[in-house]
Amino acid sequence: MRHQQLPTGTLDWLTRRTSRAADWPPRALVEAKGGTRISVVIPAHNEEATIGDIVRVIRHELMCRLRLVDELLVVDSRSTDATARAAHAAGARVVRQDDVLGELPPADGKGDALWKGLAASSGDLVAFVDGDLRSFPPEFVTGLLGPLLLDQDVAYVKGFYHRPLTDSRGTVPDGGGRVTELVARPLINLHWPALAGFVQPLAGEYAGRREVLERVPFVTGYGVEIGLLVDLLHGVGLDALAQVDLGSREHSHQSIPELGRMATQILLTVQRRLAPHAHPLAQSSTALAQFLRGGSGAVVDREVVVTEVTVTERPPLAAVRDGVPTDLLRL
Ligand SMILES: O=c1ccn([C@@H]2O[C@H](COP(=O)(O)OP(=O)(O)O[C@H]3O[C@H](CO)[C@@H](O)[C@H](O)[C@H]3O)[C@@H](O)[C@H]2O)c(=O)[nH]1
Ligand SMILES: O=C(O)[C@H](O)COP(=O)(O)O
Repeated sequence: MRHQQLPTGTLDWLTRRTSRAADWPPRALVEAKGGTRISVVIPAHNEEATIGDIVRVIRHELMCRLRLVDELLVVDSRSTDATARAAHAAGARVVRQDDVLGELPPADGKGDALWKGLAASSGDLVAFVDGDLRSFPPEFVTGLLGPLLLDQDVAYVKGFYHRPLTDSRGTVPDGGGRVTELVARPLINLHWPALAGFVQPLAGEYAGRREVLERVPFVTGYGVEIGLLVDLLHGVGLDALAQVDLGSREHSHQSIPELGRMATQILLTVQRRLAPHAHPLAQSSTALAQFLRGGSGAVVDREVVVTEVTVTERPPLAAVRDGVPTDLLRL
């Protein structure tokens, strides 16, 4: 393995299109908003413990006080707990995933909930945030809206953050995002290196222009984030994509088997975009960009480590040792 720099194009994009939530003061956003209508959509499956607080923060800070957000929609994704009641009591409009476009055959999962949320909302800009976040600051929404309101060339903004992993043994500061680090990031670096500058490619917090979001497919399950990134790279180009540092994010963690299923959905989403015909912007790359805590912070507040990951293969030992022709070897 050899350490090298980020590719020039990725570094240029990172420099141009990375900002911090604090770079977008709420007053500037309200001024820039004009007649732009803004929706926040939250997909929620059994999130009664957290959904109320998230809705309250958005409602009080961003709807009532600032008048930045016009619509707050919670998509109840087949919850069996009091999610819908808690969201409604806190001031959100609540729709049931299966009631929206109910004439269509039902589909499962988070991506379907987001797509239904897009269908049931009306804002020109739509921000999605997860419903399982703890300590939800309004900057999670204002940060995402900043680049869209103040730069007409930006079509889609992804959040990023530090991701602590908390379990019964305590907290590992950057232990979270396991599927991101072990599955999504390697795939992105291998097949779409133009996207390698995204610090959190699977972040559930992102915002986009409706006219763009309505023109891309939504994978119905957990493949939705990687599918959107890849399809938007093709559809609007890298320079229309941006990312914003939202600080730190704490959420409820899924078990390893659940994450295995999530990972499989992500792999399938990618596989479909690579085959049978290669995606027009797919490239072959063996460089992996990772973002670690620390570093100079000159461009992004992380240490960027780029590693060349090469895999070479020895021929079957029998072919070398015994001279057996390799085409006769069967496992
Ligand atoms: O069938 C479902 C499953 C989940 N959710 C909601 O979607 C959000 C994120 O789901 P969660 O299970 O908490 O995902 P994470 O384990 O946090 O997964 C991360 O990685 C996923 C894959 O990219 C992203 O979809 C997530 O947003 C991102 O937080 C939460 O509000 C869920 O309630 C639904 O609405 N319907
Ligand atoms: O985004 C991810 O990688 C998965 O949601 C797993 O996150 P976690 O490791 O923080 O649970």
